[in-house]
Amino acid sequence: MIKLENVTKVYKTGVRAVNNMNVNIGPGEFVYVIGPTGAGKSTFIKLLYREEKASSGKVIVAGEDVSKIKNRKVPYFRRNIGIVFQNFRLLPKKTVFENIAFTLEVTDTPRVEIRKKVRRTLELVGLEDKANAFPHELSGGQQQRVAIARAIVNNPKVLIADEPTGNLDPDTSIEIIELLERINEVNHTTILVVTHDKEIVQKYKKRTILIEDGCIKTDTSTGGYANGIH
Ligand SMILES: Nc1ncnc2c1ncn2[C@@H]1O[C@H](COP(=O)(O)OP(=O)(O)OP(=O)(O)O)[C@@H](O)[C@H]1O
Repeated sequence: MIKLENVTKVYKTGVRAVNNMNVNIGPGEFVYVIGPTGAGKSTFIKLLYREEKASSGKVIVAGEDVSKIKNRKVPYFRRNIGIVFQNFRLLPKKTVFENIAFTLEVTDTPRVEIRKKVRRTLELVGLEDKANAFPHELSGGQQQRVAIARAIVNNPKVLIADEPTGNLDPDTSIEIIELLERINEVNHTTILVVTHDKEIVQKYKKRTILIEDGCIKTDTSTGGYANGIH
C-alpha cells in the first residue's frame, strides 16, 4: 500500500530531511512512526500525500507513483488518503455533521448517500448524538473524533495521523488510539500514526518505525520501546 524506494528529500535550504529511505507497508497494517524532533517524520508523511515532492527515489501510495501525479490530479489522488492532525483543524462555523459531510459535498455525492455515510461514521466514532453541535461545544477528544470521522467518511485506503494525541490528556489519548485501532479492524484501513507518546507505543505493541536523521533506524513488529529502542 505504501512503498518508498531510496527516497531522499532535500529542502531548498539544503536540509536533508529524508535520507535514502526504504520502507514497505502492506494493506491493512497499523504502524507507529516515532523519532526525535526534527528527525524527518512529518516530511516522510508529507511525501506520502504529495504535500512535498521527493528529491529522488520513488514513493508509491495506493498503487500510484506519487511524484508522477500531475498537480491538477493531486486532489483526486488525495481521496485515497485521510489525514488527521494534532490541532483537529475543524471548520468552526460548521456543525459536526457539516464538517464531516464537507468532503463528500465537494465530490458531488448525492444527499441521501451523504446522510447515510455521515451517520454511519458518527456511529463508528461514538458521536451519533453530537451531529448538530459546533466544534467549540465539544471537548478536545470529541473534536479529534470528528476530525477522524471526516478523514474516514470516504473510506480511504490509508489513514495518516500526525501526532493525533498531542493536545490530549493521557486517558483521552488512549481512547483516540483505541478508536484508530477499531477503524483499522472494521474498515481494514492502512493506518500510520506519528507519535511522541512512548507509553502508547509500548502499550499497543504494533509495528513501529523509528526515524532518526532522515533514516529508518529500526523497524519492528512488536512495539518499538518494548524492544529496547530509546
Ligand atoms: N519546509 C521546510 N523547509 C526547510 N526545512 C524544513 C522544512 N520542513 C522541515 N524542515 C527541516 O527538515 C528536518 C525534518 O523536519 P520534520 O518536520 O520532518 O521533522 P519531525 O520529525 O516531524 O519533527 P517534529 O517531531 O518536531 O515534528 C528538520 O531539520 C526541519 O527543520
